[in-house]
Formats: sequence, C-alpha cells, structure tokens
Amino acid sequence: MNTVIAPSILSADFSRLGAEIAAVEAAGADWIHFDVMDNHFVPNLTFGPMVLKAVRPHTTMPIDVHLMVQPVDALVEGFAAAGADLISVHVEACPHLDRTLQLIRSKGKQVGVVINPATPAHALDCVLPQVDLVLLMTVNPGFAGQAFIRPVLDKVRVVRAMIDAIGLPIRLQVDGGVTPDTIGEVAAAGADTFVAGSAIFGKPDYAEAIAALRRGAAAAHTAAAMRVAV
Ligand SMILES: O=C(CO)[C@H](O)[C@H](O)COP(=O)(O)O
Ligand SMILES: [Fe+2]
Repeated sequence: MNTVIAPSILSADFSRLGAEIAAVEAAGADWIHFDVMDNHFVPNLTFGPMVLKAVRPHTTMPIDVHLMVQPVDALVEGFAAAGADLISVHVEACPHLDRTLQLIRSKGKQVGVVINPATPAHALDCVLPQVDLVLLMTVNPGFAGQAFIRPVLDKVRVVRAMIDAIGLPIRLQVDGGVTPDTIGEVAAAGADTFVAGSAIFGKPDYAEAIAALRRGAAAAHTAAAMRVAV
C-alpha cells in the first residue's frame, strides 16, 4: 500500500487554518488529520463540525477525522455532513462499537477504528473486516508534541499480521510522536499511514518536513522488501 502522510492540524496556526491546510497540500501532504477532542474522553478541547465545514473548501485532500469524544454516535452525522472522508472512533469510547461502525458506513464514509497504547490488539478481533483503517495510538490521546511510546511497535507488528491474514486492503495508521527519527521503526513494523502534527506544523519548511518523513518511511519499506527478496 502507498505511504500516506497526514498532517494533524492540531499543531497548525488556528487563526489561519484554511491557509495552513492549503500550505501542507502544496508541500506534498496526502491527507488532512482533524483531531476532535471533547474534554471528557480526553483532557483537551478542540473543534467540531462547523470548523470542518469551514475548512473543507480549502483542500481537495481527503479529511481524516479522529474522534476523541464520548459519547460518539450523535456526532457522526454532523462530521459526515460537514465533509469528512474517513471517520475514526475509539474502541474505548464505544460501548456498541459495531453499531457505531455501521453508522459511519451508512453515511457513505470510510470507517476507522482506533485503540490507545494500553489497549491490546485483540480488541480489534471482531471488527477488523468492517473497517478501512486501523489507527494505533503511539501516544495517549489528548495533546500534540508528546513522545512516541516505543512498546506500541510490538502491537504494530501484531496488527500488521492480523490485517495480512485476512487479506483486505485495510490501512494501518499510527498517530503520536511520529518524526523523522521514529517513522522508520514504525514503518518497518508495518504501518503505512502516518499522522504528524508538530513534526510538520512545528517546522519552518513544510515541504522539507514532509519529505523528511517520506524518506524515513521509504528507507524502512525498502529495507523490509529487500529482506523478503533475499
Ligand atoms: O491525536 C492526536 C493526539 O491525541 C494527534 O493527532 C497527534 O498527537 C499529533 O501530534 P504529534 O504528531 O505532535 O504527536
Ligand atoms: Fe489524531
């Protein structure tokens, strides 16, 4: 699967969101990652469907909405109508996860499921065939700029094997602490879709920041392919 770099606008200049999104698109980003936090499921508060609707015309890139909210279901309709392409929800926030995933699909949106660093891979067992994307958090959700939680790498390998075993084109995304220093390890472990906030919006040159991430992921994927070929 091709590598996707998804800048998280959590680290963008909120007073210029439309321009910031256009700037990362021009700099070579693939998707936009839109972090929704509710000060309940996570200890921070960001933006809702009205902000998504306002930024939607500023890009043609897919917008990947990461819902860190509880309860979830009542918000799905709003984000779907506001222009989300993919909506991801946390296992930990959804007591009726199957119903929530079906609700997202019923709105014609791609479906993502997320687990926190302390949630085991087997939490995905019963829903994997229903989703387009699995997001493994590599920080505890709530804030940008946190350090990558290295033990999650083992879980990335496990989930990669689970996805390969069922043979469906499911993306494996990681989010949190992804930088040019960490992306190689997580790509080698099997991730193909990378969220980065501070490693892009925290840098003066967005094109160079995205290129540095892409180089790190490509080097790891090439090394892995060579190991298979030998
Ligand atoms: O979901 C998130 C935090 O809960 C963000 O997407 C993530 O933290 C991005 O920021 P950074 O790349 O700086 O870690
Ligand atoms: Fe996120």
